Amino acid sequence: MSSVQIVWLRRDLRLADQPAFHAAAQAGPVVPVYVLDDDRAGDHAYGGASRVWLHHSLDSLARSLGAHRSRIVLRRGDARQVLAALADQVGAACIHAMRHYEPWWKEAEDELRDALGDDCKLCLYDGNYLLPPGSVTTGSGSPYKIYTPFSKAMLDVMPPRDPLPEPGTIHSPDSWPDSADLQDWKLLPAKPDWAGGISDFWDFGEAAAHDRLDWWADEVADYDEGRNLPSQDITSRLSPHLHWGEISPAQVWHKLKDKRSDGWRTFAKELIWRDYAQNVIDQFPDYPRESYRDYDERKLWRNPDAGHLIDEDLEGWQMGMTGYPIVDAGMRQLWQTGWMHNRVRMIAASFLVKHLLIDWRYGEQWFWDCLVDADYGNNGVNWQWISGTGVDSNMFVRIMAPLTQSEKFNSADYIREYVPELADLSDDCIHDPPDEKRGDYPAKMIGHKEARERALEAYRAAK
Ligand SMILES: Cc1cc2nc3c(=O)[nH]c(=O)nc-3n(C[C@H](O)[C@H](O)[C@H](O)COP(=O)(O)OP(=O)(O)OC[C@H]3O[C@@H](n4cnc5c(N)ncnc54)[C@H](O)[C@@H]3O)c2cc1C
Repeated sequence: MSSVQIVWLRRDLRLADQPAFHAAAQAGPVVPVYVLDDDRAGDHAYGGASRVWLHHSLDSLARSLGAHRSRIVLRRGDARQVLAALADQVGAACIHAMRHYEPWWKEAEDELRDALGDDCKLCLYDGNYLLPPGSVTTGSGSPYKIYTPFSKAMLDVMPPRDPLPEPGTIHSPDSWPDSADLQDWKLLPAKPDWAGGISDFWDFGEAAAHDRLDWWADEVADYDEGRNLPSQDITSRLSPHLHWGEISPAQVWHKLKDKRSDGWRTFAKELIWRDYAQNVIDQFPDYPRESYRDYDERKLWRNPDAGHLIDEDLEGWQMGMTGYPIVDAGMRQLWQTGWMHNRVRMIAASFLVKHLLIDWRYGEQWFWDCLVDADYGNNGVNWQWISGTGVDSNMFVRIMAPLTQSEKFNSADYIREYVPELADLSDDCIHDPPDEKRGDYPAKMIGHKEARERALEAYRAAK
């Protein structure tokens, strides 16, 4: 019998188009393992919503493996130590894993390679992105820093390779190593159980991801116009499935590529944004933690460190109590469902950094904790884009007007859904309710004109 193969799973929780699984299944009996390594990522250890998704996704993958008479071994601790010890225990010839670009995973891969003895090697595979980050380069061979030329270069070499099928047979080892019990990891909240909204809003796992993609194939034609309308369900909502690797971008691309619509063409560019973000963190590993541009940030942000009392403003934003209905609807959608519509993410993020002049990193951390699709690359790149501090970003002086945006993108029904205090207001006044119609809903934290002037003044001082 050929020797045991370990598949080290991370954000690649699928069986089809999973090159690490594919290679392992062809080489010998397979031990799939997931290691919960909370310390390694530091301030980017999985947040609350991510842990809920992870629980359900692991549970779903375990059931799929069960149908192949296989299992998933769960272990907790330092990934390098756990995997090296497991390789020793089962006599593995190879640990197969998909490549990941978060700096702590790149470091873990290097450490693991060094820790493995001569009898076991680490084999890394690409496939969580359309193309391996860093592989599309400028004429001079450097990685791209700016999205638009990156996107053009990507489109020139698309489509991605054909997706791989699910392994037909997955042989088991003679005996299974011990596994932790998923329930004992307590990834789901208990007291209080705040995750009900997430479970109601989502179906988890590989099969659910493909169901959503099947649905999306009939809707994508409307994406070009519909993607900015929060009241309507005209975006794919594939982001957590892609983030957790329940579906690959190549599978998505090949399913949709023959749709000859503006909707598909625009959607393809959004998938490329996802690749772009990985290219950015591959070049600048601390990008989600450090501003790229050289502002005097002490003069830009109203930080607690700089002696300002911003806690109440930050909490009001987090809880959806800013007095701006579109911002509050978004922040409450995030809290309830673990997801927020992209247009509203932009408006809510801009409100934090420009209207409240709060450092983007507070927003990045809140989203990190609350999003089911919280992604080191996508979250950091988008926050820096909005805050005007990034390598490729919106200029700081472009300040989004939340009330105008709300009206322009017909957000009335979205506000009614997530801000029930305002549900009875007419389309005319729901975007900016007059004082006498607000009832228990709070007054605006700060007027738009005043906020705009304050932000421009801070920018002039900081640049
Ligand atoms: C402040 C801020 C923070 C964000 N944080 C995250 C995050 O942590 N994780 C995340 O996946 N996305 C993030 N986004 C990007 C975007 O909002 C979400 O990807 C999108 O809303 C997910 O919904 P969807 O699947 O319906 O997207 P669709 O509009 O259907 O797009 C399809 C896919 O393309 C990718 N995509 C779309 N827009 C972007 C984008 N701007 N940047 C990178 N990839 C994109 C996603 O994988 C998405 O699933 C953030 C945006 C902002 C403004």
